[in-house]
Amino acid sequence: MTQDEMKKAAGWAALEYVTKNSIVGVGTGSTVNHFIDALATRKEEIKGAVSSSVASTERLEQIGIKVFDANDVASLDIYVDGADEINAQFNMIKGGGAALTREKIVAAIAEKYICIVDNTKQVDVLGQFPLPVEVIPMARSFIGRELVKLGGDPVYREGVVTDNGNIILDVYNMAITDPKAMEDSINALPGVVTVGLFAHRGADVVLIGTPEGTKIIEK
Ligand SMILES: O=C(CO)[C@H](O)[C@H](O)COP(=O)(O)O
Repeated sequence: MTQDEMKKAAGWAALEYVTKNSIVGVGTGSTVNHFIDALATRKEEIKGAVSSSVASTERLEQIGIKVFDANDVASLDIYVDGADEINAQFNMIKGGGAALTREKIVAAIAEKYICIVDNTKQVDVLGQFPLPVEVIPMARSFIGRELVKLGGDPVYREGVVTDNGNIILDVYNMAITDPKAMEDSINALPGVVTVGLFAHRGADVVLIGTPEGTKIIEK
């Protein structure tokens, strides 16, 4: 089974959590794109979606699913999104697709985060994948110096401007043994918009595409 086939299996398995007449929180990335394809088969039953990126909004609208502004909803039953890494405590690294800020907002609105991943995303310790940090452009050098003090090697993500007009620093060589503490440390830096550590708001259910089929793990 290829990695994309495992992503597809996880994405389609998430349909189980979609309820009638609901507004569904939708993340960003290639695994989520499979979920959006699956959601298309249920579009008459749901009210619509709240999206975490321009890319996902365009994809949802292309298949005829109404996209609501996050300000139009007080809560969401579920938020379905992928991850770049996820540990046994359901803490995640996200932001590989540069959508971490809006993803964190929509995840915060939702009751339940349904994480859809292939089995290559499971790790014991977060940090093999470079940690994305969304930064106000004027703070790029200052934040870079501060991230070095925290033990990382920050690299500017060339040519990328987020949906919010900011830049991304990817922090290499971090072994994040205390994700909540690291999330707090980086969040506290003036100029950081969002750090791609989802520890305070981790996943609630993980659907893992594997060669043997889709594994479901609930908190
Ligand atoms: O956080 C994200 C985007 O900002 C994505 O959910 C994450 O990068 C996983 O993407 P993919 O499903 O393509 O592997």
